[in-house]
Amino acid sequence: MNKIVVVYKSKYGSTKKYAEWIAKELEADLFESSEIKGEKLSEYDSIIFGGGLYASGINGIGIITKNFQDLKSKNLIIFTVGLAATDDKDIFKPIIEKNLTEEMRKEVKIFHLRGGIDYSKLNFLHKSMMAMLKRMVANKKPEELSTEDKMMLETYGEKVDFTNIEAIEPLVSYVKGIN
Ligand SMILES: Cc1cc2nc3c(=O)[nH]c(=O)nc-3n(C[C@H](O)[C@H](O)[C@H](O)COP(=O)(O)O)c2cc1C
Repeated sequence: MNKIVVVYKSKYGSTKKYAEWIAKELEADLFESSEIKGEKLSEYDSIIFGGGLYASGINGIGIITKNFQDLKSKNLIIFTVGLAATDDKDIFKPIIEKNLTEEMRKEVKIFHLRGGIDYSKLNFLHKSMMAMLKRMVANKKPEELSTEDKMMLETYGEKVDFTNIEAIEPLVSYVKGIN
């Protein structure tokens, strides 16, 4: 039987929640990224990695990029979890280019899931980053605001949660289809 593993890195819990839902649905092993070494990943046929988006970076993606040469013959699936709406695929093009090499982009299947934010729980660094981002966005002309900018302004200082178990379906179907 094919072996599937879900590895995740989550700061405030959204990615963890998705990783748990996905692992349960696929009867896969589940690890927080610090609990598993790159070499151990080679024991699996399908490797699913999930990381939250922070200033367009995929949190924890290093475990895949560093071990990519040993893992590229596997089924590699990455899911990102961010605040941005996932229906606008253009938002994710620069994120993919920033986080994955050209070779990786060819080998990896990517999904985007929507997380949430609770400003009262953010650490000092993240609170400062969001305050800085808000100041930058607030200085833009209304017609220059992107969907992401508007989203950030609307939710600034609030608690929002877009996590939704139904959103895992495309990823789960894809993995079931290849296993
Ligand atoms: C400092 C900071 C930067 C963020 N940058 C982005 C971003 O670039 N794109 C995005 O869609 N969401 C962004 N977010 C929202 C997070 O991706 C979102 O809160 C996600 O649910 C985090 O997942 P986690 O709690 O599992 O780490 C950011 C949040 C913080 C606090």
